[in-house]
Amino acid sequence: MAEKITMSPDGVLTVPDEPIIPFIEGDGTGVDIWPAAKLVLDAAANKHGRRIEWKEVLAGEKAFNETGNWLPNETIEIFKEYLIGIKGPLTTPIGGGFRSLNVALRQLLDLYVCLRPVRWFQGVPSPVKRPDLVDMVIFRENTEDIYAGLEVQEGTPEAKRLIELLHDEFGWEIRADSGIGVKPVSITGSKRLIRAAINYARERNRKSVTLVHKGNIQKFTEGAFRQWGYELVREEFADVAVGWDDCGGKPGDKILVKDVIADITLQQVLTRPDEFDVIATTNLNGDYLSDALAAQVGGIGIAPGANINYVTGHGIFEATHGTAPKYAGQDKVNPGSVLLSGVLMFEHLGWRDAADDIVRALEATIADKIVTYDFARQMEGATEVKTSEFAAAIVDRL
Ligand SMILES: NC(=O)C1=CN([C@@H]2O[C@H](COP(=O)(O)OP(=O)(O)OC[C@H]3O[C@@H](n4cnc5c(N)ncnc54)[C@H](OP(=O)(O)O)[C@@H]3O)[C@@H](O)[C@H]2O)C=CC1
Ligand SMILES: O=C(O)CCC(=O)C(=O)O
Ligand SMILES: [Mg+2]
Repeated sequence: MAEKITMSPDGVLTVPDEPIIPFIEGDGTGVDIWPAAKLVLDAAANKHGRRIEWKEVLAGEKAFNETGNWLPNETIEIFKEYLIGIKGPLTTPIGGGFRSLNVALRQLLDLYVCLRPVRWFQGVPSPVKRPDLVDMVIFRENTEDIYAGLEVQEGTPEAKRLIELLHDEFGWEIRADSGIGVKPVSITGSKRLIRAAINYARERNRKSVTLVHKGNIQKFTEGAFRQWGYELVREEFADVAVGWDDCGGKPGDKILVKDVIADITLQQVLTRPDEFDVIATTNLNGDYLSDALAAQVGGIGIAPGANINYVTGHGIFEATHGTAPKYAGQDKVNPGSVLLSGVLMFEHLGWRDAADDIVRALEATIADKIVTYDFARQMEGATEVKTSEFAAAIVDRL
């Protein structure tokens, strides 16, 4: 009988062989990639004597059409109750309209880590010479920074009041025709994110954690993130990790915690990828970095992710990419990102066997040059298949 995943008081997930897992299908290409990913996830779970009872929850256009609400309370309550879920992408309007539902889910469940591993899978086409050197894991702060949604629109009474207040109280000169956004970065938010990154590095024998920030310009937000990171190493991880300045870049057998400014990071991840391992960064930097890095290992069609709160045990797994609306309903795009997000979820649940099987079957499919359009356009002699056919080919190779 299907049961809930629970967490014990000492923070360990208890995962039944037949867990109930809520999912959001997603807008746009969600209708294509979710069923394809589900086919493979079910087949891999079944192979190892397990069965997932999927529980659909609504968000986005489907929720609005059925309930008049873009993100029904019931969806949040179900994610809270069942701990672990997975979702397809959700549309966010640009420049106005409702705020991001993706960000709202992260904030409402306090999913403070956005975990995005970036590695190359054998055979995947890449624009760089040595994609095999790319093996990075991004820990992106997921609840604050400019994603907190603290903005006032140009020309509104609120903007006028804020500009006057900042002038009168702080002496700040801001043009009268400005919109204003606030960027909060806290000790709490930064340290819990960096703590999770160092713990991850420790558990998986990773060599370094790089703090990526724009601290030369934004001193008390990005610069403080860097400073709090080094403080945390001294306060909590002195036995296993050491900051660059405290060891002159020679960490011995400890994890090296170092930092790089965000703009040059975007060059160095391309020119010397082997110097980057685990990366801990603020929200906006992490958003940019994850799409840029995905390009090195085959593109956004194969870029998985997870939003996790390691304290409460809540996690929602999701692709790095968005709804790709121009391809919606065409059975065309790569289901790899949401599928590999499912693989991350299996690993998180302790289902390593099923996770490894999917990765092997995915690599075997790509080795046979059976791929979706995004890989086919970069490969010689490939057979381009539909989303659903790609998933079926993976299942055949499980
Ligand atoms: N977590 C979430 O739910 C996210 C939601 N969004 C939202 O998605 C919407 C669209 O955003 P947009 O900026 O266009 O970014 P998208 O990631 O949706 O699409 C950009 C491009 O990426 C490629 N791509 C995306 N998905 C796939 C896939 N599965 N397989 C292969 N290639 C893929 C396509 O490239 P090509 O044209 O080269 O074929 C596509 O045109 C926005 O509303 C945005 O806010 C964005 C990011 C995350
Ligand atoms: O919420 C959105 O629409 C975009 C979010 C995004 O790009 C991301 O989290 O990577
Ligand atoms: Mg993004």
